[in-house]
Amino acid sequence: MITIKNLVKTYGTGAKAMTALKGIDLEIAKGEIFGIIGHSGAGKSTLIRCINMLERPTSGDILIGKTDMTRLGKGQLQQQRRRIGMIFQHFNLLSSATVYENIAFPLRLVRTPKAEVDRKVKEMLELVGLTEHAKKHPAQLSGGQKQRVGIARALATDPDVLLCDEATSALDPQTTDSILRLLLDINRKLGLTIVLITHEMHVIQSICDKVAVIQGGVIVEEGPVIDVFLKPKQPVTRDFINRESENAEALEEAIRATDAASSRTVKVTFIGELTYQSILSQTVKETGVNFAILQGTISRIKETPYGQLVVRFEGDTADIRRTLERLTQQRLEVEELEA
Ligand SMILES: Nc1ncnc2c1ncn2[C@@H]1O[C@H](COP(=O)(O)OP(=O)(O)OP(=O)(O)O)[C@@H](O)[C@H]1O
Repeated sequence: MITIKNLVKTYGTGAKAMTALKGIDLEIAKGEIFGIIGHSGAGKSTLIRCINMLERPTSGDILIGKTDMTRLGKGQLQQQRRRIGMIFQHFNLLSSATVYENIAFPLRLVRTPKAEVDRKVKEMLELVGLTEHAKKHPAQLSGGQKQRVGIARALATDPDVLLCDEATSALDPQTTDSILRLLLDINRKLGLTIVLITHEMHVIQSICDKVAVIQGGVIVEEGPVIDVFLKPKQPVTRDFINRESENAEALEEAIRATDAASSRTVKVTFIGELTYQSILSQTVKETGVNFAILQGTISRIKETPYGQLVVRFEGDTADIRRTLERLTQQRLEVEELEA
């Protein structure tokens, strides 16, 4: 659906030149929710704005389907942009217009007949749950409702792709979750491809299928969220994940206190239906080792449940080895942690 090839973006020239994107390659499939995460200044906004040419790339290609956006003239570009909706952190609504008029705006721009505008706006109001609020102005709405207007406006022209530029960063956690649920719902109902940028791992974990981690204008890690989240390779990715789990320091201390002669500390990961099975207790019953749980999480990545326990096994060395082998045989992921 979207193919980004060797994308480079340099702002300014000469001594003031600043290269924000240093050769980005990405492949985003139709119907996928694709998240791009990075710290401030990593290049997220530049990247998402290059997808619809709000920012002109310095070099490289951006294909939406088979159309290379970088090679279009002004008229063609305007037409192609209708295939791409966008929502923003600060909503960017017209404050003097009603909710209805805000949603109608992109349709009026392309001279849609009045009856069709009315039909489409009502459909969009219903989709985002704002039918009752059609006559209000943005100032009379909560942040979450404003973003719903933003989503309705972005989808009014039936785009194939929705770009979300930090769409939940200005919202409280509860409202964030309701907007994320709405995006997921729309993705399913309409088969819409969604590309979002964020600095919050929670957003990625809740709704994305794939994630790319950007640092210094380079994609440093990429893949299905479940893989990247449970087995992060890069320090920056670990940093995003650990920030969500506040116990990282306490855990390090517990691992340091482990007596290496009679125990081993491992991270055990259960994915999918294994999460709710009693594999650990059955295994230690068979092998006769003791264990202490140093840290534990049971959560979901999109719809997939997972559990991650840091466990210290204590006992005879051979018995502990046997325990770890058995856990691996039962499809648990076992990673040894060292002090
Ligand atoms: N119009 C511009 N002119 C010059 N430099 C720019 C411009 N826009 C962005 N930059 C620089 O490009 C780099 C990437 O910025 P960008 O806004 O894409 O990062 P970001 O990851 O979205 O950060 P944030 O989360 O803070 O918005 C930064 O160093 C920034 O200062």
